Amino acid sequence: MTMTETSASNPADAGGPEAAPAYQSGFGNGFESEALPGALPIGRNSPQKCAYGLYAEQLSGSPFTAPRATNERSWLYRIRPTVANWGRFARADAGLWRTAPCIEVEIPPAPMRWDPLPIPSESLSLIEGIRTVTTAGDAGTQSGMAAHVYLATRSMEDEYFYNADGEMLFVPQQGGLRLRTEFGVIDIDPGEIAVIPRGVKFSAVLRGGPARGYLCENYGGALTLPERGPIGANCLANPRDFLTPIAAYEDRDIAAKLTAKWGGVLWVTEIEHSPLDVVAWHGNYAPYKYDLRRFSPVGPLLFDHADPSIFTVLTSPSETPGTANIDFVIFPERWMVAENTFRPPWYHMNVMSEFMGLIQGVYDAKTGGGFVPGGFSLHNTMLPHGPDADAFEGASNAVLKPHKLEGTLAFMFETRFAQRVTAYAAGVEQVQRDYGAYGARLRKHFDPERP
Ligand SMILES: O=C(O)Cc1cc(O)ccc1O
Ligand SMILES: [Fe+2]
Repeated sequence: MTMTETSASNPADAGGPEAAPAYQSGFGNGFESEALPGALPIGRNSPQKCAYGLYAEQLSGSPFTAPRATNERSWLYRIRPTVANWGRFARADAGLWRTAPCIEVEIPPAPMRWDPLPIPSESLSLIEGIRTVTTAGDAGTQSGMAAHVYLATRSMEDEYFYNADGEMLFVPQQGGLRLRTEFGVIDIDPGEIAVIPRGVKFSAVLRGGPARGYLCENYGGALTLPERGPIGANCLANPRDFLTPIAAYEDRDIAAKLTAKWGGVLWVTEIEHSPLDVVAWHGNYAPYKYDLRRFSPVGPLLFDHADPSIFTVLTSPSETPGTANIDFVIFPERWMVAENTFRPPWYHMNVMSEFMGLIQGVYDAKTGGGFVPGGFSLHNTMLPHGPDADAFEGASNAVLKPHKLEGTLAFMFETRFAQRVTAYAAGVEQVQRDYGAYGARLRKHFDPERP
């Protein structure tokens, strides 16, 4: 492998692999960044000749004609246009990665839960280590999602990937990742998330040990910030806390592999250059990260338990207003103060389906054990669920002083579509076969003599 034309002003070269990357702040801004001075054309997108002999390339995340609020595109000034790095693709092994529609098994309607998938000793890159738990909707019609767990034991080396089927929301649970993207470098650790838009090429490096986490593959509308309504201009996830990388390029003539996920299939081709060769870029279609601990929760200050939509970090809208393709919701540390209230989630059945994971701590609806960090659960469309017997007894009898839920972080991928469990997830050893019966442990308390 040879490294040519390194430049002190190119952040890809600066400070070695462990130096923290630099970012630009904001959500969906018109960002701009150049790793070499003057690489970005001023006042135009496509000059007759670009500075430094670069090629101009537009990457569109929305149709050209999308309304301004949802129009997403970036201009990339790169050493070679993407099409120059385009060999003949051969079908690659998709491993345990599945794409909707995917109906592999029929499962009786019941809540499902899994223990954490152990990180295996075998060599797995982030892409090889993706295990699909559920799929929903139809990737071909750009609607729905898949919920995956990733298990990575090695860095990608001269291997690059992009996903034409959807954008990728990474939710690390163990181990840090460095995502080297066409737009620059993003580091994430547990407690943070990263979003790689559809079509953006990247490579993933482990930052200290094996990594495990959750991945939401969003086939639908790009994740965006939810409306705040009467909450006003502040709280929940604030735009300034979203961080987008600065331009960092690789000028490497190497024998490398580019894998593309397209139409539910993994395709691979040999390329002779790093595709992360973008020297400058501008636009509003770019990867970003967010620290979930910066989420400012808003909730009931006097009584009752509000709908979990108050904890929406990001939403992927569908064509139907208020009916999300996906809501990414978190259950962070927060004060519980409601008086005369059963404070954990209520018992419910929901038209939206709910995939949940736990990054750390205990989730207040499941205090009886069994939902542990790294584990996950599925409460599908119109399936009944709620607190386990332990959580019910505890919360029904607790002295309702202000109480802080500490050291906890759970999340939910909630979608309008029913989620189909893969054959892998249905059969894996970690599926909790008795979970569907947890409700049977809720005792009868009814006494007509005692109002
Ligand atoms: O089922 C769950 O645990 C998620 C959830 C939490 C909540 O506070 C209200 C509704 C809901 O679905
Ligand atoms: Fe729920």
